[in-house]
Amino acid sequence: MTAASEPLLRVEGLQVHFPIKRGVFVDRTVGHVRAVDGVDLAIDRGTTYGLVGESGCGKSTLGRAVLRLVEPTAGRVLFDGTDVASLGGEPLRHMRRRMQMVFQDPLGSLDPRQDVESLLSEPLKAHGLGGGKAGIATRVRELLDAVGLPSAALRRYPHEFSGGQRQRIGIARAISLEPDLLIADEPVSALDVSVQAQVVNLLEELQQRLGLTYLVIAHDLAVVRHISDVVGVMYLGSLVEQAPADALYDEPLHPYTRALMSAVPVPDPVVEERRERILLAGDLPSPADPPSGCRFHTRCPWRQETRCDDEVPVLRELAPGHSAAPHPPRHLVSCHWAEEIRDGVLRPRSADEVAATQGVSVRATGADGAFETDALVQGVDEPIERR
Ligand SMILES: Nc1ncnc2c1ncn2[C@@H]1O[C@H](COP(=O)(O)OP(=O)(O)OP(=O)(O)O)[C@@H](O)[C@H]1O
Repeated sequence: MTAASEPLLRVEGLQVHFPIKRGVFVDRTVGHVRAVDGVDLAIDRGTTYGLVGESGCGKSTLGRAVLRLVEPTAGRVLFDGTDVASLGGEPLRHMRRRMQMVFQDPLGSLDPRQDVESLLSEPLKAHGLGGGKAGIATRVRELLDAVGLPSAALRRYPHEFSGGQRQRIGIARAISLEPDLLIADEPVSALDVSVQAQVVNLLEELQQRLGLTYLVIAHDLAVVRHISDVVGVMYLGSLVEQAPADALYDEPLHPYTRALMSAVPVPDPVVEERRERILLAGDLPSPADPPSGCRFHTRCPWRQETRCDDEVPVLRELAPGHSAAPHPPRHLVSCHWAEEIRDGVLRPRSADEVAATQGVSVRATGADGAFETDALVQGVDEPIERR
């Protein structure tokens, strides 16, 4: 495999466990939150990997571990072929320049006391880029232009902008050091629906123009489908399904993915009328004490005793049924019964039945309700075209 065809980012067996401390005088570790618990993924250059899942399933922690903002407990992050953990000092600084983050809330990530000129020139100065005062001023204007803001914005402060404009400033800052990889953590979820599409379009335009690679973390399935080449679905720290975006949305294989998809309203009223909702029983279990076997078994309508309770399913391709590497992107799923569910051989139990066996109540899909109201799909203001 040539260097160019090698994925820009490879994550191998990544685990991030946070210690749970107790004690007044002596810190005792009484357990661990398994925020990320064995994730493999790869992102090709110039493509977008969308990571979806309920709040608390470990998406942000994974993004932070890639940037080495948190130290992995186990596993490797290979960026452009280099193990990120092996770097220190100047090489680490250089690598960090090549990976940048776009945050959900630009107001929280932009210093309110700095005007836009200073916000955009600061990273250039810190890295000795831009070639002196005049060079930096030119580069700052180019950055503003690239994100569609007028040069009049230079003297203004973050609070003087709308949410969408602030996100444009955040994006300008993220691309200022000419990175290769952008990790965008919920980049549009804090924005009005009417401006979400504009920011998504800007990200796509910049990707094409600058050859950027994206890891987009989001709970909005319409945004993820629109922007992603490959989508990974996370549940309790692990990937339960991964596939090229169209394949995943056309035929979700994992019961959890099916439940997430079934919660998205369809714009066609006739289809919407017939849409079958898969309700899940109970809340997301604690990542400090995840269920045995398949982690989804406590909520799964297709659970089969006792295999699902005892045996951890591997992320695999459907028949011939062997485990597979995550690259090149294929449709992978971690469910013992994916073929039987796909072929309708196994019938789902109702959420009430699942709840009765677990002694819990029935919840709408997406514990935070995030998957229930998807205004973009409903076509409000500026709908994102579905592929
Ligand atoms: N620094 C930390 N110390 C202890 N636990 C943490 C820390 N950061 C995250 N967690 C826990 O790890 C789990 C995964 O959190 P994470 O923020 O990665 O999930 P997420 O899917 O991104 O959710 P959200 O969309 O709400 O941010 C959660 O249970 C969270 O409480």
